[in-house]
Amino acid sequence: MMSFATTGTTPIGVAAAAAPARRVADVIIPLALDTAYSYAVPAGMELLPGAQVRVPFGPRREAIGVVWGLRAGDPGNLKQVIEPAGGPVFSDNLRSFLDWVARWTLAPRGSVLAMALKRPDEERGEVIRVGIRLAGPPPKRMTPARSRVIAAAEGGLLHGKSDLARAAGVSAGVIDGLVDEGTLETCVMPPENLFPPPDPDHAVTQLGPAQEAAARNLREAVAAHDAGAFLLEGVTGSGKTEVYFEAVAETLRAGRQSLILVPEIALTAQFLDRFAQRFGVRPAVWHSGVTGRKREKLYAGLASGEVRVVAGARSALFLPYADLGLIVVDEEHEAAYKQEDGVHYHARDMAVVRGRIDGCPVVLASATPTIETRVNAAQERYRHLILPERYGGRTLPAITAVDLRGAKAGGKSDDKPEGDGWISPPLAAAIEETMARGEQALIFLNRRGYAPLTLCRACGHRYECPNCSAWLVDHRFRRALVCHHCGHVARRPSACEACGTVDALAACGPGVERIAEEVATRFPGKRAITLSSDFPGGTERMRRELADIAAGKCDIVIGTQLVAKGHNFPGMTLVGVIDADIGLSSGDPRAAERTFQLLQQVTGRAGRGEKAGRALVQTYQPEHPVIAALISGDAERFYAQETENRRLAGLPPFGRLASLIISSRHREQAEAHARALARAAHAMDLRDPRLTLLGPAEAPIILIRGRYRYRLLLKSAREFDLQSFIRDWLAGAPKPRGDIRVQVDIDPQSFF
Ligand SMILES: Nc1ncnc2c1ncn2[C@@H]1O[C@H](COP(=O)(O)OP(=O)(O)OP(=O)(O)O)[C@@H](O)[C@H]1O
Ligand SMILES: [Zn+2]
Repeated sequence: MMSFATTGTTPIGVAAAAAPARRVADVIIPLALDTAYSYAVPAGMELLPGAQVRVPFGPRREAIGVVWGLRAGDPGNLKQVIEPAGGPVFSDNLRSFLDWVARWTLAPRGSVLAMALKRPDEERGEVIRVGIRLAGPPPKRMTPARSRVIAAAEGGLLHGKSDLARAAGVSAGVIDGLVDEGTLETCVMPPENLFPPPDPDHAVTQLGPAQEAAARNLREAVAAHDAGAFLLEGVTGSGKTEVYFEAVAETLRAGRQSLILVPEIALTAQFLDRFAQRFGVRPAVWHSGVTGRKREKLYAGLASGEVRVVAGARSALFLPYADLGLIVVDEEHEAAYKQEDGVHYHARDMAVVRGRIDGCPVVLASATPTIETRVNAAQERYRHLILPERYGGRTLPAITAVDLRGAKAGGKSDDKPEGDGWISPPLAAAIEETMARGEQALIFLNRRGYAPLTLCRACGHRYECPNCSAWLVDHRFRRALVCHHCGHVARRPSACEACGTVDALAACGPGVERIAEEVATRFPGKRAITLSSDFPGGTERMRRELADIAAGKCDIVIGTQLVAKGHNFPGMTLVGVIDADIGLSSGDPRAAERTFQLLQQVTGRAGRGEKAGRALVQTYQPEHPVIAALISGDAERFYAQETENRRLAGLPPFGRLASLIISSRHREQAEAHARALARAAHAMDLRDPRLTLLGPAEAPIILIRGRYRYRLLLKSAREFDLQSFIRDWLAGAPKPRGDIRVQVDIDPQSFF
């Protein structure tokens, strides 16, 4: 349609003062469109490249877009920009970055822009915050709840109403009652200071020698505006956080902004508190749930430079920073960094790109880096900083395998769990010992719900999701059978839906809820917490429970993978893994690596405090390279072998992958379109030896949410320009019709 420049465009009206300047704005609209649309800029309208503008769009519609470029030119009969639309200006850097992401992911630029352009809700005016304070004598009728509120309100300070209710563990109604009685009174609170500045010298940590060496490298890179990437690798508990905090401190001293990406921002209260201990205040927090006024204030604070540090989920990469000086990607191996809907991007890789564009260092921190990142470090594309030991001379947990095979299969039969339990005798004994010492144990099983399969003992019927090719998972706490792919919920029936037999349904296999049941009967009187993302109470409840665990308020924790994510539980000395083999046999090329990372992380929760820890890993495959590496502690050998396998197979990072998922409500249509695409590709230069097309094949889970799915996989040499090939291919291939969707995923991380 037109050409445009993304960087270095200048407001042309400034120089051309003599003749009335005729300017054209090329505007991107945050819809699934790649093109920039041209509009005439009315004489006298002040406009900068990157400004948000209201423009006419389509018949009788208006849209808000971003000026991608401004140029002198004949507006001809172009429609005019209606007005500037306020909000942050998208800097040259941010626009370049969005262009880069669009080119890389093959997503339309408008879709990428939509991730960055979230308009604050159209509400105006300052919200008045109501505060509560003690004002009068105690109420005539005292209840435990009331006395908790009064105790929490003591000291004459002003409290937010909901904060006070939470602190006292009561409902807002209890507070209202006390206001009615005159014990408490309401008053208007001053506006909240949302972004107090972190102080780099608030509580400086004395680093150990290895930490200090790593921190020095990072400080220097920050000071030099060095746009390189670092892999900060150190075993669990080695103190990586303290090291990159020093880089944050240096960035603060330089007056620039820092972004810390974390995989699960909703659960990182502990992280935020640690930040506050070091810097005096918590950082600004970003995730998609930050909406309305908070979002508006954050945007404004970022643009003005007032917000100095953001801790956020992957989408924080797209915020309008004024002067980004550092990006940290904590737990860089986490799968949560890959967005798997809409624009398919990997936040870790895009962070490295953003660092290059903004001229700032990018720190990738992990105890279990991905093979991609390790190879980048080995080939010196990234600098490698290593913390070889746990901080303060603490030791890594001793890990042993519990062989679940019977004696006949070469195992020791007495290690098998008894009856219909899942906790083996050695693990049960270890839990007893841990309890006897007053320490904490974690029992890990990476499976939500009570049982992954429900079948009828009378007729063999298995309960399947009506919308997906997947079994329904028994969730006893919710009294329901649930599909983990689409969320379909069915009541747990008493009679089989196929043969009608009553009370013949059997739960097969364990989930965390079932382990929780077993723990309750085996270890009565012990305080147990089960952590699972699907429990009622949501993140609020999980946050509270994670804090309780860290404070030692429970004996046994039963949890899914979310307990493995970077938590620091000082009293935990035992980790038991119920089924270490889950995930090993999936068809995913990263199955072994991922399982190793997860097990290394979860066992790494043991022994982080004063006392040494240990881990017991239940498995049917004690000789599997993943389990063997875990037990021997020889991660290097495992990584070397796994890296070599990837190299031989031409898999990432030695080769490149892209997948296309073709889906439709009609199976034949999805399949036919996938075949048509494959034919179109074969008609191109598939003779190029550097490129292979696999498929079409039915996806391993062929039906999800009522859509049938077929897959094509492109595999190429590393230097091959896959994106250009796909762009040309799809441009020349038949267009999807009807409800057919084609989703391109560059460097796919999931293969189901
Ligand atoms: N220099 C230091 N001085 C005092 N305490 C420290 C220091 N470095 C680390 N620690 C403490 O050691 C523990 C582990 O540190 P940290 O959580 O930073 O490790 P990590 O490498 O990020 O671990 P993981 O990868 O398992 O999340 C924490 O309790 C931390 O406060
Ligand atoms: Zn389903």
